[in-house]
Amino acid sequence: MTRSIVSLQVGQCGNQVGLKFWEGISAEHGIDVDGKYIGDRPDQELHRIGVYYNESSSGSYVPRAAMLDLEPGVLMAIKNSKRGQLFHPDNFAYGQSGAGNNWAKGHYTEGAELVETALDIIRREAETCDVLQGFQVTHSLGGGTGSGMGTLLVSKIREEYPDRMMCTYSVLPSPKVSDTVVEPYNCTLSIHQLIENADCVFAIDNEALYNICYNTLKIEQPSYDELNSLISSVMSGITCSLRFPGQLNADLRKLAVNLVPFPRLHFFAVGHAPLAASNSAGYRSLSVPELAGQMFDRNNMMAEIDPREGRYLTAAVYFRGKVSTKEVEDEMTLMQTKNSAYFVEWIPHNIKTSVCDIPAAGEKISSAFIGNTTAIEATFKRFGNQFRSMFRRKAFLHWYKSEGMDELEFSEAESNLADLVSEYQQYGEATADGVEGYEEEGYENDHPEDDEE
Ligand SMILES: Nc1nc2c(ncn2[C@@H]2O[C@H](COP(=O)(O)OP(=O)(O)OP(=O)(O)O)[C@@H](O)[C@H]2O)c(=O)[nH]1
Ligand SMILES: [Mg+2]
Repeated sequence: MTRSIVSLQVGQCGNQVGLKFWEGISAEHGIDVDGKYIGDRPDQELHRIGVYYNESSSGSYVPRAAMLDLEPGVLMAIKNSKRGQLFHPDNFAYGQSGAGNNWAKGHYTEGAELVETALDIIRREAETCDVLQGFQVTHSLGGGTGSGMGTLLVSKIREEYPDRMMCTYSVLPSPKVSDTVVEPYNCTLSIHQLIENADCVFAIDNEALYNICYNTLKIEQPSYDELNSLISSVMSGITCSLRFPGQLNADLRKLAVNLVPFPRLHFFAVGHAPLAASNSAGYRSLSVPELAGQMFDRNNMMAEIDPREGRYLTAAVYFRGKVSTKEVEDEMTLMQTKNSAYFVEWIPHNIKTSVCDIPAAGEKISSAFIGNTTAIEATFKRFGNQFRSMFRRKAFLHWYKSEGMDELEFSEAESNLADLVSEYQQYGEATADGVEGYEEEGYENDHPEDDEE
């Protein structure tokens, strides 16, 4: 029985990233540009193909994806691309005018008009699943559509499928990549929604992607295509245990259960090793310790944070290719022992490791990383500060008010984000003895020595 995922891509970034994701995983599953299977290891490649694809009556594999935008441009480009035939033509839905970088248009006006059409596509896809495990969304948080309408969809889906998992790949804005002034507003309003309505948010920061391209890959002026190749490689790595036979984190719920110790703290930093520019990977061979070292290096993370400024609550690592499970486990134990100061000691065994034999395209061995680190608060602080400096003067607010938004929602978003920052800080500083400022309700004291203070 396949537990399937319905995928949604919303707005320009969401659709461009989504397309790269489908390119990447189609290559790994032996699916060609028209959806035909051309692989040579069906036992591996097709065994769990139903997680992400529907099989059509003609035997081709169709991504279980909804392509949504408030303007036609990017969706037309996908339809006219060489993969245009891969996607179901009925699963494209678009408006005409765009949300013009205005979250309120995406969430309350233009987006609300398209949302029923979008939900119809999603329901239709959900109904074809034997068992639906959940949803994945790709979108940016800086624009109007992916952020505003994307989070509207997330909340509508939560209402309709309250017991299914909701994971988002959310691209955070950076002035190095885009110069839209209202991005801190859109981003903060979105995070406010994602705190409440998502189970797992993979926070992918354009600032970090830009720095990886510039510093590590030596790309002077990174294009979206190059940034998106990085995202696609990490998405492949993270989802490989959902898509191929294996054991650990084999569905979204297990992934969330292992990674999320507190319901609001579900924003993850992700990384991939080795890093490679698009199409230039070639076949390299690295060792497990090299990959592990790279993966935990701050310069490899797709979040602009220094993990040493916080602590890992939990982490998951995925190795791919011909590696020995024993070597991987030993390496991770060593890594955790050496860096024990950066892992909270009150969650024992907080790194989950998994190995998938099927290598990533273009790599003999590779690895992907998900970290639930309290250091992510730096990212939220960055947006909080940018938000505050404009909101204090009520700059640009009229654009949102003219779509019917109330200032109160801005204040609520601001304080929800500030609360999130302080929760991360508190857990980052918490010791096994107790959490500063937290009541330990219902705590069964089976460690009498903890009681001494
Ligand atoms: N990594 C990455 N970032 C992107 C891409 N396209 C846009 N962005 C970023 O996304 C933000 C803008 O959001 P878009 O996705 O273009 O906006 P949208 O969702 O289409 O919404 P509107 O166009 O405002 O209606 C900015 O921060 C951009 O830097 C992309 O393909 N890759
Ligand atoms: Mg757009």
